[in-house]
Amino acid sequence: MLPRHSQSRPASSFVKIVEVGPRDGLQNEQRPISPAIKAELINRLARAGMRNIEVGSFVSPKWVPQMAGTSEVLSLIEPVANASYSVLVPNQKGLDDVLNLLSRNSSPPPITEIAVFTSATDAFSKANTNATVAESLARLAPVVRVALDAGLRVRGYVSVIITCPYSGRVDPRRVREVARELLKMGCYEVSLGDTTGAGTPASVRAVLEEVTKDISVSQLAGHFHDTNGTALANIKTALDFGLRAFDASVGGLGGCPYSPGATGNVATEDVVYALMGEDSYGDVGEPYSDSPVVQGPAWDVGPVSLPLLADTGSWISSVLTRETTSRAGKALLARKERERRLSESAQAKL
Ligand SMILES: CC(C)(COP(=O)([O-])OP(=O)([O-])OC[C@H]1O[C@@H](n2cnc3c(N)ncnc32)[C@H](O)[C@@H]1OP(=O)([O-])[O-])[C@@H](O)C(=O)NCCC(=O)NCCSC(=O)C[C@@](C)(O)CC(=O)[O-]
Repeated sequence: MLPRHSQSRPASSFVKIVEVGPRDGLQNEQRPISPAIKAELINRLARAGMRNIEVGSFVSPKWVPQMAGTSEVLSLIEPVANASYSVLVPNQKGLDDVLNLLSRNSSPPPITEIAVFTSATDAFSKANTNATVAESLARLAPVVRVALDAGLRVRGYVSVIITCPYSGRVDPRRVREVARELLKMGCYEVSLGDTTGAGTPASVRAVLEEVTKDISVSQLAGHFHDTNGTALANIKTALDFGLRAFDASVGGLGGCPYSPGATGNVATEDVVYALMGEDSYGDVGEPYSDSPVVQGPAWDVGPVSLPLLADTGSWISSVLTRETTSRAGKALLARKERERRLSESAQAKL
């Protein structure tokens, strides 16, 4: 059955969601997580319909020990058609490791894209990569060139677009300058990272007003951590601005090791629900008849199944011995449980 609003959607309503849970979501976990669990997470996300997944990083294991087994994770991925799998790379060594794996004759990993990252402040850049912003840009330029020559797509990140945990409030002009440098190098898109999750609709609007002075919204993505519960409001602000790409992390996993106190990314399930409403429930029950929902046309987020995503968020959270922080995930699982009980009691009455 077609989702209720699919026929009335304008063609421009597609919103790309980049699932960053396996990388951004897990990199800060203190206990080692096995490559098999990480690969299982990635495979479940792909089966749930996520078509852009950042699966790990080739960074120094001394800096981020949790990402050390990424090459083994890659060997366990069961690639899904039309899915793009990417990895984070900080320098030439990281790219060389990726290219070595890709040049293998037997079963090269399904990587089609890398992501490079820098920051809007020197203080954060030094803490995260042992280099100032200028040094990191100089380091990344040849990396991007070699990756593009090898046929990989390259995405860029600018961290701390609102507030830096080390140097405070960030000047939006700096965000624009750094994003422009990444695009000049050849990144097809720059993801603007509210690393600390300090952003509000007003501060996000201020950054976007500045950044879009000379960068097209089609080259920008939003990456909002949900530390203060404002991530969805920030996504709405960015959507109104014309951005159509957002990063999210299943179950709301994550946090950056160099942004103390910041919580995970906005939960993927919450973004899917916010963009699609009850259309995203699929076969999990009919809309509540006592609350007629008046909806405008939903956004198109691709072939995503919210029920499968919610199961995935709940599964990985239980592996990490915690609860999912996704509100939509919890609500949907509660709804499923209610449907199950109703059907059991209906069966019992027969
Ligand atoms: C950039 C470096 C490497 C500089 O770190 P460094 O210590 O200056 O590097 P180095 O070149 O001096 O090398 C030191 C050691 O690391 C090794 N090394 C060097 N490079 C690699 C590599 N690629 N892979 C594996 N090993 C590597 C290298 O071989 C050497 O090993 P040793 O000789 O001592 O045994 C380091 O600072 C680093 O890896 N930083 C990454 C930190 C990180 O991953 N942070 C989290 C991701 S960013 C983020 O989460 C924000 C984002 C993207 O989500 C958006 C947002 O929310 O804002």
